Amino acid sequence: MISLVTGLYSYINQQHEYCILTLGLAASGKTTIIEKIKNVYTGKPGMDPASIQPTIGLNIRNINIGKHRLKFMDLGGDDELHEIWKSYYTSCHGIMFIVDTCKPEILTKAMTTFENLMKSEELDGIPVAILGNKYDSENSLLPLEILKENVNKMADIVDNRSLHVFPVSGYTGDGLKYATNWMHQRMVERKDVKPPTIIKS
Ligand SMILES: Nc1nc2c(ncn2[C@@H]2O[C@H](COP(=O)(O)OP(=O)(O)OP(=O)(O)O)[C@@H](O)[C@H]2O)c(=O)[nH]1
Ligand SMILES: [Mg+2]
Repeated sequence: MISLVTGLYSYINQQHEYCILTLGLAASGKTTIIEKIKNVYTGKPGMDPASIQPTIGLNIRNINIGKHRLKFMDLGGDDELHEIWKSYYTSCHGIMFIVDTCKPEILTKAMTTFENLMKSEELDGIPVAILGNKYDSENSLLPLEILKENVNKMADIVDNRSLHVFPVSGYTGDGLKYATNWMHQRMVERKDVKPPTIIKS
């Protein structure tokens, strides 16, 4: 009887953890976005964007939504760090790929990086949210339609996965809840293919 109660207790308290890998070129705004997402969901202030340094290792931020935990893994976007990204492919349930809309001159590089990412077998079928960032800025020179056109050119590589392009701002938080909710829903829909990690408390 005691073991039944204990089992029920741990079942009720268990959480399902989904891991979102946050990738993109250096200075596209990954860390700023994750800090803002945390703020949007918890109400707690994130790091001041002015104090955020380029990421060298790995930042992890967890957000609880009901019985689910979204684990954001934020990696550095510097070219030399792209090799490290691969170590996290097998454990992730979704990808947020950030594009800097203030730098249209590096869109081709961003898209090539994205294309290479999509060719990785470990990421087959994984839902992808492409976040066009910095739409708050007057220097944002990459219209959403152009970003979408560039993504659509890769239809054959992207294949039959769930993919959506979102306009966002890591400063104001615009679009971030919408994008995160979309990702959450897609990962849960896919739980039979890629099950969440069960965390017992
Ligand atoms: N205007 C504007 N600037 C932003 C926004 N998000 C980030 N930035 C700025 O962009 C720069 C890079 O931001 P980070 O969050 O460090 O970028 P990152 O992608 O994590 O960079 P790495 O860790 O080097 O890969 C900083 O100066 C940020 O303040 C945004 O939404 N709007
Ligand atoms: Mg960073």
